[in-house]
Amino acid sequence: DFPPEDSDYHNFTELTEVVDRTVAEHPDIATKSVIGSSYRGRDLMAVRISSDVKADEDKPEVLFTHSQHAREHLTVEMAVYLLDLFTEGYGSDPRITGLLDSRVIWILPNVNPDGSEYDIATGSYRHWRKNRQPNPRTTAIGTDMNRNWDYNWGCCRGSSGLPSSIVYRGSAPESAPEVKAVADFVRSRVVDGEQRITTAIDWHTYGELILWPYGYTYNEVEPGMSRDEYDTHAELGRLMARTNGYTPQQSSDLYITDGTINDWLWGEQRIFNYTFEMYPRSAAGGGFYPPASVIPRETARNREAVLQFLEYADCPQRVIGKEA
Ligand SMILES: NS(=O)(=O)N[C@@H](CCC(=O)O)C(=O)O
Ligand SMILES: [Zn+2]
Repeated sequence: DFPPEDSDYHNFTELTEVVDRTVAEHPDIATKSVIGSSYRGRDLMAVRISSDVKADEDKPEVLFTHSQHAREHLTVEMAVYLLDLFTEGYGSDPRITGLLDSRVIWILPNVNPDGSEYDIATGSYRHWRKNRQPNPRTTAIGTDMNRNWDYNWGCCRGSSGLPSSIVYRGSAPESAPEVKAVADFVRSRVVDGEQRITTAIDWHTYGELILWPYGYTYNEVEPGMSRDEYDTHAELGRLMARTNGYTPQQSSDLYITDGTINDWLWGEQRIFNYTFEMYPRSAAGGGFYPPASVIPRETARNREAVLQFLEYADCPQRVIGKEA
């Protein structure tokens, strides 16, 4: 479990309890499904929040994924914050009510539960990043989920082929069961040939950044990314950054990555999407393990960015004055 001074962080059992309680208390707008299992058999949960809890009307859908990287525990607290924001806001906050009436929100609060639990299993942090899937012919454990997505996988020296590396891309795209389960879930949202999910945020720590694709290249315009599509990503990223003080930039401005969720969500699924690197800005702020005392401030810090993001979900290009 977390060290005593960090007990406000949710371990996987506590997260599951929060999800189950939230859904039980708001059956009119929230449902939970299990979209797969981690390597060691933990549930990969998806919470659907919308006012049309029964029907499956053709509304824009927004995806939030959390905790691809095990040690980035503040991202699970961000999921807990969003669950509360939306369920408590419906019916009391007109802005949130309007969003839940016109959109579907999916929150996947922990897509790497084995890694998260391994990181805290001894009561002191292990700085673990990957999943806990063994690799053949070596004792080195784990795949970096955020290098295992099936778009330009391993293309560009943005990952490693060495199982011992913390950026090990896996043996093949989607070789990580957790990545395959989430990718299958996203593909399942293609209804009558149309991907219902229009926008997504993948939550990470740290660095206080808002990142958009592509990560595999320094180029802005590439096959599959037109000038308008790039400008839409950049302008919406800058808009959100003005609300939370994060630094907006293309993923590759940080460093070249390949096989990331960002590149796959856009390159394969045409979903406008971002990586949010949360607090702190630097190691001095606590690195991957900021004190639990920052949780309320650093989750609420993203409230306005998330609400504006949801407001553009029906037509992200509106942010550059264009229709789709
Ligand atoms: N959260 S993190 O691992 O420090 N940074 C992310 C950045 C993701 C990206 O550049 O798309 C990563 O390297 O996967
Ligand atoms: Zn990360």
